[in-house]
Amino acid sequence: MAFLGARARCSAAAAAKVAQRRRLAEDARGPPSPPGSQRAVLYVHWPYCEKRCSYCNFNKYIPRGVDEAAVRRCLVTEAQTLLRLSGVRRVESVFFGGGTPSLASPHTVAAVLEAVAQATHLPADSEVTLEANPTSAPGSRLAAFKAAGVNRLSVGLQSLDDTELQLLGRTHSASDALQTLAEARRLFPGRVSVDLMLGLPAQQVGPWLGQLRELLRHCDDHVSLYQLSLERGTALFTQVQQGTLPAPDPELAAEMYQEGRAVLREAGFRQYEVSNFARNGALSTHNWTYWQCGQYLGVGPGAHGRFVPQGAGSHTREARIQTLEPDNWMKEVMLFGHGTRKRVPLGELELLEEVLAMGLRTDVGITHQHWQQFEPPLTLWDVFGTSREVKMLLEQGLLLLDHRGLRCSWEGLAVLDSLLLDLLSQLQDTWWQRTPSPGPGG
Ligand SMILES: C[S@@+](CC[C@H](N)C(=O)[O-])C[C@H]1O[C@@H](n2cnc3c(N)ncnc32)[C@H](O)[C@@H]1O
Ligand SMILES: C[S@@+](CC[C@H](N)C(=O)[O-])C[C@H]1O[C@@H](n2cnc3c(N)ncnc32)[C@H](O)[C@@H]1O
Ligand code: SF4
Repeated sequence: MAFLGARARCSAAAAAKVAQRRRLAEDARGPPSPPGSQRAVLYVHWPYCEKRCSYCNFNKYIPRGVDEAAVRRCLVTEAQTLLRLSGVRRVESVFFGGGTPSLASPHTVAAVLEAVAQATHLPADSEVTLEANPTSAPGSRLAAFKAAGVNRLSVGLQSLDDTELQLLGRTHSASDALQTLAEARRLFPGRVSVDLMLGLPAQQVGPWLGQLRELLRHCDDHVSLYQLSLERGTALFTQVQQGTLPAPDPELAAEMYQEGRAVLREAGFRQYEVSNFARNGALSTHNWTYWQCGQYLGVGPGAHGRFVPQGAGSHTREARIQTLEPDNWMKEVMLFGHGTRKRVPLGELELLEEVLAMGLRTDVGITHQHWQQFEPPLTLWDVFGTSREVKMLLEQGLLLLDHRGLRCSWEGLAVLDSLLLDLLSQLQDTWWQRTPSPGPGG
């Protein structure tokens, strides 16, 4: 059975993977500036956690002690530097992720927001999200984050089964999670998201659907479903390899996902992206920007960004990654004003690959207008209109190509990863046929 693939990952990481897929020499002029180059969203990475969860390989550290004032100064400095470098005039959302940003002090969150508002226009209604891990006493801290300027919470609930939470190495119980969720909804009505994982070792479809139904009795207007991705180097990976835990069953995970999305649909949620569901219009602006290939700045250890460094006179969008390890990152920020470790200019084809791979994750897909904003020499019809493979996908009802643009059907969205292989290679083939490559000797 065709399956979900790497859907569990955040979209910033997905974009980095698409860019890595190909590093080809391109037209020396580079691509034109992408749309909205004076607008961006900003991601801030808080790299510390209380404890290592058994499944997680995100960039996080369990510190003995954190000099928070020093980290705060560095986050502020780096945000100022990158805003200056990007020439961005308007920041449409700020996302504090991690790690566990709810362990940072509200003062740190306020300081970063203040720096952003001073350096650029941060509209009063901009989405400001903080990821919050459930705790047994969520009240006053969440209120302090609200006072600091946060107006959306993403609660990492993961499971409503205490045995599963233990397996995942979480520090909270299901009842802590529900209490945190209730408190979050009281403080941020209509603006609370929850992350629920699926496809855990030994997890069965029926009980998992029971959890989802229970969650629906408590949740707000946004739910993210993440299929467990078993990551090398994590405790869970080792346990599965040593046979002390059964390997997650991809067939069961596919069933959970299919049934789960149907349950959410019945409950009035729109599946606006492969892993994300919203009702009452509660879509995440920040993540939507990733899927639309808008510009984003990444501040903090290991944060990713995608922007045109216009302030430095450039016209080419770059993929940027900050130094991973927090102490090294801080040293670099103190020396240079930022801890950017890697900068990769994105060629025109690479950018279009991202537009395709990210856009198809959403229910609206890629409209002709959206595609044209990236000023490609080829229309969506040029690229996909005559392909035999695409015709088959259209006939199978997995894909739609019409006056609106290119998008997945409900069925197609569930198997996007398997469709993308064909679509990306179709884009590459058409590209190289139409655009003379600057081979040896020109
Ligand atoms: C990187 S965590 C940061 C938020 C917060 N520290 C927490 O744990 O809730 C963001 C989300 O990524 C998801 N996640 C992390 N590792 C994952 C994995 N290996 N497979 C699937 N989802 C994962 C979890 O659902 C988590 O809520
Ligand atoms: C997996 S997503 C979960 C989002 C949540 N479900 C929501 O709707 O708001 C968030 C995680 O992705 C990662 N992430 C997001 N944007 C990032 C960026 N620009 N650079 C690095 N990591 C990023 C962070 O680890 C963050 O905790
Ligand atoms: S899942 Fe969240 S809390 Fe757990 S280690 Fe990863 S970042 Fe930290």
